[in-house]
Amino acid sequence: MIAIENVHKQFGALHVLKGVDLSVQKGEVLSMIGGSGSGKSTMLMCINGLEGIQQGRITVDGVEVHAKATDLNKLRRRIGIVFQQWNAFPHLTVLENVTLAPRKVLGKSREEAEVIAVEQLSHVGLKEKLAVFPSRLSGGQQQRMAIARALAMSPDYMLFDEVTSALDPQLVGEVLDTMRMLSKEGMTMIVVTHEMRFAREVSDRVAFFREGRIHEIGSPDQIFENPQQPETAAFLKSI
Ligand SMILES: Nc1ncnc2c1ncn2[C@@H]1O[C@H](COP(=O)(O)OP(=O)(O)OP(=O)(O)O)[C@@H](O)[C@H]1O
Repeated sequence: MIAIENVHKQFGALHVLKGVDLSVQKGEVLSMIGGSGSGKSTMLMCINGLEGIQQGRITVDGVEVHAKATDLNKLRRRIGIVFQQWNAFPHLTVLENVTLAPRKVLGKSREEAEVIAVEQLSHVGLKEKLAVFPSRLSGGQQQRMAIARALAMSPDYMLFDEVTSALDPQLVGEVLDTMRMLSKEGMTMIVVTHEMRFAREVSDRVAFFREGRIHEIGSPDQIFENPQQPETAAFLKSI
């Protein structure tokens, strides 16, 4: 379980997260939606310790992310993250790119890492692309490679930060389908997204961020069909 308690985050004078409380259970898919600058991406960065916090507490299966004694590298191995864009190493093949983390971080042999990488690349539908260089992949395929790379670490949690935002519209579907597949397999996922259809169809819960707080959280049915807060309704109308 990921537990977020009264988290505050500031960048200098800019108070970006103003007391966020949230817990995400094992196997749950939580989507974070909200306007630009409402703090969604920052929240993700705080969860895996890429950003510090000024107040509050985040724990992942009881391990406090920002405690001095916490081995962040060890914790991060359990939390895969996929960003809007991942710059793969251009001189390495798709297979080589995905073997890197298991080899360097998990200390697997080349052979072991390749077995893992082939498995995960097949999983995301890129079995035919193992020997190809990343520049030859479409944007959607590159994002699926980034997902395979994160999965190669056998994470317990996956965080997605607007992974389809940089894609041409016709490539969005294949990436969302891959995420949908992971959710069906029981992966615990936190997804920052502007894809309302995905949030609606795949999430167990949807959190609407506004001005650094979770303004409303509920089932997709509640948020999209029957929002309790006028600001939630206004946001959904505006997009
Ligand atoms: N490293 C940083 N240094 C300073 N300010 C930052 C930094 N990262 C984010 N911010 C600011 O924090 C605020 C929240 O940004 P964040 O990216 O979390 O919002 P968001 O809800 O994910 O927005 P979007 O949907 O546009 O990505 C913004 O005002 C942003 O400019």
